[in-house]
This record gives sequence, C-alpha cells and structure tokens, in this order.
Amino acid sequence: MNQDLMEPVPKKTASMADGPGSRMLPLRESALLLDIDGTLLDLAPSPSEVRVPPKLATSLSRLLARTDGALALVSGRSLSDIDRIFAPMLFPAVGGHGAEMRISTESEAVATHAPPMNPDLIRRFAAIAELHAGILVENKGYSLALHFRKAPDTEQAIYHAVSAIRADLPNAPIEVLPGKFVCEIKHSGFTKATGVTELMAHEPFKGRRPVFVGDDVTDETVFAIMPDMKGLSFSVGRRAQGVDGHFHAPSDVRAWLARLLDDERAVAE
Ligand SMILES: O=P(O)(O)OC[C@H]1O[C@H](O[C@H]2O[C@H](CO)[C@@H](O)[C@H](O)[C@H]2O)[C@H](O)[C@@H](O)[C@@H]1O
Repeated sequence: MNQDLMEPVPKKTASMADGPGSRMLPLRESALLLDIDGTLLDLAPSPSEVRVPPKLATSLSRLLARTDGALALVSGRSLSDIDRIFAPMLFPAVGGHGAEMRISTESEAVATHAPPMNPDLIRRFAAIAELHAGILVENKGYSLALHFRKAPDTEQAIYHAVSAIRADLPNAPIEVLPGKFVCEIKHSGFTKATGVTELMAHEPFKGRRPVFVGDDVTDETVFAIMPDMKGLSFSVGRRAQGVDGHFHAPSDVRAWLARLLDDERAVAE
C-alpha cells in the first residue's frame, strides 16, 4: 500500500494514549484543524502568558505548505489575539468560537458572526470581576470571558452572578460557554462547529478530509460533526466522547505534528 494513502489508526503508545500513532496522514488530502490552548500550547496562568515553542512554529509553517494551505487554527481566541501569539506567522483560522474566520493567509479576516455585544451587557458581566482581584476579564468585543484560574474558589459565585444577569434579560441572544477556569458569555447562533463547517466549504479546505484536534468543552461541537464530514477527531487530556483517539498532552500533539513531516519526508526520499 502506498504510504501516502495510509490512514491514521488508533495505536497505543505510552506517551500518546490512543492518538493517531506514528502513521502518516495523506497531507494533500487532509485539512488539519487545530485548537490552540490546551491542544497546541500548554496552558498558562493567564491568556497572555502562553508561549509558542519554536519547533511548533516551524512544524505549523511547514504543514501549512505541505497541505497547500489547508491548515487552520480553531480557537475561542479572537483572530487578533491568535495573530499576536503566533507573530510573525499568520495562519488560516476560525476565531472567537466561530465568530470570525480567515480562510487563507492572503485573505482578510472576516467577522462572519461577530456582532458587537451590547455595551451595557459587557459592562454588567465585566463588573462580576469585582468579586475578586484574581478574576481576569478578557473582552473580545463580541464576547466576554471571565477567567478565574488565579481565583478558582470564585467559580460558583461567577456562574451565580452570570445567571442572575441572564435571568434579568431572558430574551438576550447570548449563551454561556464553560471552559478551563473560564466562563465566557457570547452571542448565540455560532459555535466552533459552524465555523469549521463554513471553513470546509472553501478552497483549499473543500473536498479534503478534516482532522480536528481539541481539548475543551467547546471542541465537542466539532468532535460531533466529524463523522458526517468523514473526518477524524482526537481529544487531548481526556478521551472525549465520539473521538477517534486521544493524546495525553499538548507536547504529544506537537510531537505528532513534527512526525507527520518526518514521515512525509521519508516517503519522498
Ligand atoms: O479554543 P482554544 O484555542 O482552546 O481557546 C480557549 C480559551 O483559551 C484561552 O483561555 C485558556 O487558556 C489560558 C492560557 O493557557 C488559560 O490561562 C485560561 O485559564 C484558559 O481558559 C483564551 O484566553 C480564551 O479566550 C479562549 O476562549
């Protein structure tokens, strides 16, 4: 069998749980869709403290070229934040949990579903941070994240306060997204899954087999649509429901990405 046509199959190793193993993906037929925090990058005490390992930057750039541009970052972060983290590199991306999209490195970012959140709502939700100095507000304009990694005991109080505001505004088109030590309030009507579906309708993603890797609750919307798209999904940390396999940690995802390039080189030589 041509190595280039081999599919990733679950393979148990000590470090990678049942991730795709060391077998290669047919990169010219695949679309690599990669979550950022907790998947590509190790989690950090605050959003601005994440670090992109130089080897990861190299792998992503080379994979972008090897997939003819069909590699995208799929994140809850805004596109401007994604670009700041990965600067000077630029990648196709779905940002803000599906609120924004950039199909190629040459195209403009498009705010597909990002109506600005009502300023009064932003102000009310942001005021919840006054509960504790350790609560960090991340205002994305179209959504607001309340981070409590530095004040984990405030989780219940935060959700309670958010519920109280929502009860006051039962018709507001907003939803609450729980994440890792974060409670995010965003417009309803879009998710990472709607973002990925839109992205996959465009060249160079169109017609390829999506391969999604994610770790968080919000990534479950994408895990759920992969079978219908004839795609593959892998979770990080825990084994999420319906995935094809999982990695132990972001370092294992990074090692797998590097190995994809090595495997292709081996076939080419
Ligand atoms: O969809 P992702 O790319 O996984 O982004 C999810 C959220 O990631 C960021 O917050 C998380 O990572 C921080 C840095 O490691 C960490 O301090 C925080 O506790 C995590 O929740 C980001 O700030 C959010 O906007 C994203 O929605």
